[in-house]
Amino acid sequence: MTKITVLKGDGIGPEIMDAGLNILSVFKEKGLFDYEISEELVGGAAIDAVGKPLPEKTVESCQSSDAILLGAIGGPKWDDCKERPEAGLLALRKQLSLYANIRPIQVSEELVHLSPIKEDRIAGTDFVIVRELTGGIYFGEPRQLNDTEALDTCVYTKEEIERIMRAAFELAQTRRKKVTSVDKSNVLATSKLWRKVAEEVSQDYPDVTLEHQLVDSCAMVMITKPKEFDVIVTENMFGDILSDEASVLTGSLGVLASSSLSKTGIHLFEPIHGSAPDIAGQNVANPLSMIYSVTMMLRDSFKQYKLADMVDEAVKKVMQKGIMTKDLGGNYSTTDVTKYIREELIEIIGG
Ligand SMILES: NC(=O)C1=CN([C@@H]2O[C@H](COP(=O)(O)OP(=O)(O)OC[C@H]3O[C@@H](n4cnc5c(N)ncnc54)[C@H](O)[C@@H]3O)[C@@H](O)[C@H]2O)C=CC1
Ligand SMILES: CC(C)CC(=O)C(=O)O
Ligand SMILES: [Mg+2]
Repeated sequence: MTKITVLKGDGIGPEIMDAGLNILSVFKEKGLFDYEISEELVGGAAIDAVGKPLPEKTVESCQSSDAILLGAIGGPKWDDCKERPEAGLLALRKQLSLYANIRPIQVSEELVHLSPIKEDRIAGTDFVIVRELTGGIYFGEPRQLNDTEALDTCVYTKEEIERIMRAAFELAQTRRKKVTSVDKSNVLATSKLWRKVAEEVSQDYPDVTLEHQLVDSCAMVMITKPKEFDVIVTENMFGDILSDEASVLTGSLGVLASSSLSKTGIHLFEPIHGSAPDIAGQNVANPLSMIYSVTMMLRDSFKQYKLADMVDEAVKKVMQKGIMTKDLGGNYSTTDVTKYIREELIEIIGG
């Protein structure tokens, strides 16, 4: 039986996870896709229950799963903990070797008018950020902090860069065959190596065009000419920052999902946003980021392309009717939007 480990996490994590599972359960009810769920703790919820953000039991469940769904972690309640919720998520990514974080950015017809950026600039935008997820400054050692001085270290090996480059080039081969490698090679040693390895790897993909862009100007082009991009490949922190920026194009951070891929074949799927403590517990969070995370799981882990397409179609129909959460200018609740998507999905399956 297919096993999915579910990590709801903190803040809006449980609310949007319930939405994602609600939609997935339609396929089980209709006999189209069977699975069992193992729910485990991560982040602040795990700190509260067992005193640490990544219990061994959670890791064991993930390691014996076919896929993992994660809501979000973190929140002000745990800001002063010795080991914060974020440390649990980083450790999970490292322990499961989830090295390639795939963040698709598409501006859909239904939402194009909701972006603060002019429509003619962003209509038709369709690119993917391939973010390296298990290296760089978020994992750097040594790391030190005292009252007068702080130190973070950024390390990248050739192997790590080559691995993420290959993921980006292979993805580009299935798309418009262009890779934009983003770095800060005018300043950073890690970026100089990044650019050199990108050039080397590109030799194995002659059908794909490689261009390089410095991260600061990339941030600007992403807003002014986002249609220029096909696949962006970048290191951990740059990818983290650029993808939140890219969410502005789509109308809301609440519509973006991601896959974190591992060579082990056990992949993790999660929204790109955090636990949104400012709206947690109010039933107003946009469930689309989690519902799209479920569709990414259906495609990347289970090759259930038709089922994923059906969910996309159901979401599209609901958006076309203007049934949206507050972040997109609507006044529907998380549970209402989910209910309408569920109803559309049942109709699509039936028809
Ligand atoms: N993968 C994860 O679990 C991540 C966790 N975090 C953690 O989340 C906590 C909060 O961080 P923030 O900087 O506030 O970032 P955030 O991404 O949680 O929220 C930023 C803004 O976007 C809004 N937002 C996010 N998701 C939304 C949704 N689905 N629907 C509607 N609005 C949404 C929030 O209300 C907030 O105004 C921190 O503890 C942070 O470390 C941050 C990023 C990723
Ligand atoms: C919470 C952090 C560890 C990471 C983050 O912001 C992200 O993965 O988007
Ligand atoms: Mg982030």
